[in-house]
Amino acid sequence: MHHLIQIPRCVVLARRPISRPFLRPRSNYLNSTNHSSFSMNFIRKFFRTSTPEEEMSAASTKAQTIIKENAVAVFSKSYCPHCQASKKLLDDLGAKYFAIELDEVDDGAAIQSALKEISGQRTVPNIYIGGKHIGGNSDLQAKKGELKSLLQSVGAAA
Ligand SMILES: N[C@@H](CCC(=O)N[C@@H](CS)C(=O)NCC(=O)O)C(=O)O
Repeated sequence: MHHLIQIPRCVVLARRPISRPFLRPRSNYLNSTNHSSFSMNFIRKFFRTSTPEEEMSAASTKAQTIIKENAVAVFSKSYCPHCQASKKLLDDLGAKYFAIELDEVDDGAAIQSALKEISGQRTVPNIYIGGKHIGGNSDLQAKKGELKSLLQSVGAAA
């Protein structure tokens, strides 16, 4: 009967890899900080601390920074034909410009509202050259004759 209680070698070997990986993730989970950053992200997502006023203020600051830090700033929407016409005119003149597509960023609606406060204009494109409000596409097209030298004067074209 001796052979009946013998555990086959393959069973002994198979047991080790099964039990070890099982213990490793559990102890890593308890010791690591991964679970705490996951919890913090969860809390941040579901208990947002910023108010609508704070979001508007941040959007206003962002819009003003974009206007100040770029020789040419175009607040645009990716599907807007007027915006495409403005960007094409600037491209044709070889201008360097910063464009933000308000329909593609999370704070786009807030930035659009902030622009209404800043310039009185809510539609896109909303164009600034050298920090000055130009207006929309029709305003930019109307400046065609003087646009190249205006772009050169702010360092946006050679
Ligand atoms: N006359 C304006 C027309 C601009 C316009 O109508 N833009 C549309 C988008 S194509 C707009 O801003 N619609 C309101 C919105 O998207 O919130 C111009 O030349 O820029």
